Amino acid sequence: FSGEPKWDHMDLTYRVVNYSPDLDDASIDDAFSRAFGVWSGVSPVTFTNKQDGNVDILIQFVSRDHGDGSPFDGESGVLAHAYSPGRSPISGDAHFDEDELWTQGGGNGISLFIVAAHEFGHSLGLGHSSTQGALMYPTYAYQANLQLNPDDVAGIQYLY
Ligand SMILES: COc1ccc(S(=O)(=O)[C@H](CC(=O)O)C(F)F)cc1
Ligand SMILES: [Zn+2]
Repeated sequence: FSGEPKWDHMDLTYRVVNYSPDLDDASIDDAFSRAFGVWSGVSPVTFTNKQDGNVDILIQFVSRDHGDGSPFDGESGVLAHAYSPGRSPISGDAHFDEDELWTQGGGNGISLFIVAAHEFGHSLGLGHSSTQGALMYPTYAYQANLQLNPDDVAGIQYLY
């Protein structure tokens, strides 16, 4: 992202606006919490779930046109998207395509944890990596035990 937008505070807050019927709410909360943990584990950034008031990162499951000028495309294709840091209301927000089958990994469907970890990289200001196998590489690939690539770590530590 041009201009390397980053947050001007490290204690970030988030809220899950709605839940997918594909998984139970607790599993969804857990997937997001672990996805945030991927980044907080290698940077000074913290993430706190906040049920009311303004938050930095709003998380939604939406399909097709959902009011941000970037409609989703049905099953497969674009799986999710997230907005880089900034002062606008949509900055940092992450949208997940409800037309995907969100799973806890393995089998068919898309791992919510892996996609969320990638999207939250964007929410923090990371762009895409050219390193195959990096979490921030532009294409989805399931891995049973998510390992950040040195390029991912270099990227987040460069920003924060
Ligand atoms: C590893 O995590 C992801 C990889 C690819 C995607 S994506 O195929 O939905 C990608 C969106 C993105 O890079 O966030 C595409 F441009 F649509 C989402 C998460
Ligand atoms: Zn991406």
